[in-house]
Amino acid sequence: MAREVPEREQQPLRLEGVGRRYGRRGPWVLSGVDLEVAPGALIRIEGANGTGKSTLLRLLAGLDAPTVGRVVGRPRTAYVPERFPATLPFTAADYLIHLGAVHGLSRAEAADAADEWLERFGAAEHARTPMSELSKGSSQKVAVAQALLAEPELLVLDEAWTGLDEPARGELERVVVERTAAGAAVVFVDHDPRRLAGRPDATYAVVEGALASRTGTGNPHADGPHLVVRARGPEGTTPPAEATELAASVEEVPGDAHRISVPESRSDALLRALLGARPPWHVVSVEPEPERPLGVVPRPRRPEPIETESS
Ligand SMILES: Nc1ncnc2c1ncn2[C@@H]1O[C@H](COP(=O)(O)OP(=O)(O)OP(=O)(O)O)[C@@H](O)[C@H]1O
Repeated sequence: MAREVPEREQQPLRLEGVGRRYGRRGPWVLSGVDLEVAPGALIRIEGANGTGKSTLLRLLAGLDAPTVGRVVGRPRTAYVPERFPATLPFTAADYLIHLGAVHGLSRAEAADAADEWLERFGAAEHARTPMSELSKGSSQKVAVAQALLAEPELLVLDEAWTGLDEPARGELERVVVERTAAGAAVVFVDHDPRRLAGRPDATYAVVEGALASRTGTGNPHADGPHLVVRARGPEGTTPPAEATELAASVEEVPGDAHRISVPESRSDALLRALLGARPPWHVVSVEPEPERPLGVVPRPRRPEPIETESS
């Protein structure tokens, strides 16, 4: 299925000095963002809730325009949002055929591609189901299929795995690997640090409106900026297993709290594990780890409020 992206078509997409704010007086969600997305690159975007990841992805997908700065080069682009509008007056197959035609496929080619992608994602039996009657997961499979129909040169996935069942999640990871091997670029956001672990060519975090380059070692225990959490539990106990699994290192400081180093991307989950332990751990402080300098250093974060679920 993976079509090679011909050499002559390959264009990097570049964001140059891009800033975005909503409304004339709204706060800057992104500012001074420079990013190049080269053909064949797999790029992961991380960041806490509400930092601007979706805003960045919509700019990359061409669905939104920067307030300042510019976007240069526009490969054939497809986008999968986390929430797909499922109220369209079409069956799944008709919707995909219609979109295939928009992307320049003949009706027969679009019908074949629709069948193939629905089949690959385990949704073939829903081809004749009206979109409005699809479950969230099946609707998400159609969202993924619509993005893959025309074999995009740039695929932008904003938590596209959300709602997919396990086989479809695995299939989407395989498709990403196939597309990048064929020369297409893929940029994705996903809250699960294991998603495509070890595969991204680059990982960036949106921190205070800027894009911080992370080292992208592929090792989820080594990736990105780290925070130091100092936490104290009942005398003689070690931190709960859920917390130590998320940590890069755990050190007992005699007469003091435990010192836990954790990648920032997993710090909320770690704090939840500590505060949710029975009995709960007392979080003394949360600070950037000084020996891991960053392009952008996040401000020290207070342990509360804690997000209770990812968006
Ligand atoms: N269309 C919009 N109008 C006004 N404000 C918006 C709009 N879209 C996003 N924002 C604001 O921009 C900020 C960044 O939102 P965005 O959805 O890009 O963050 P995110 O990192 O993707 O968040 P999450 O991890 O929760 O999905 C938030 O404060 C959000 O309220």
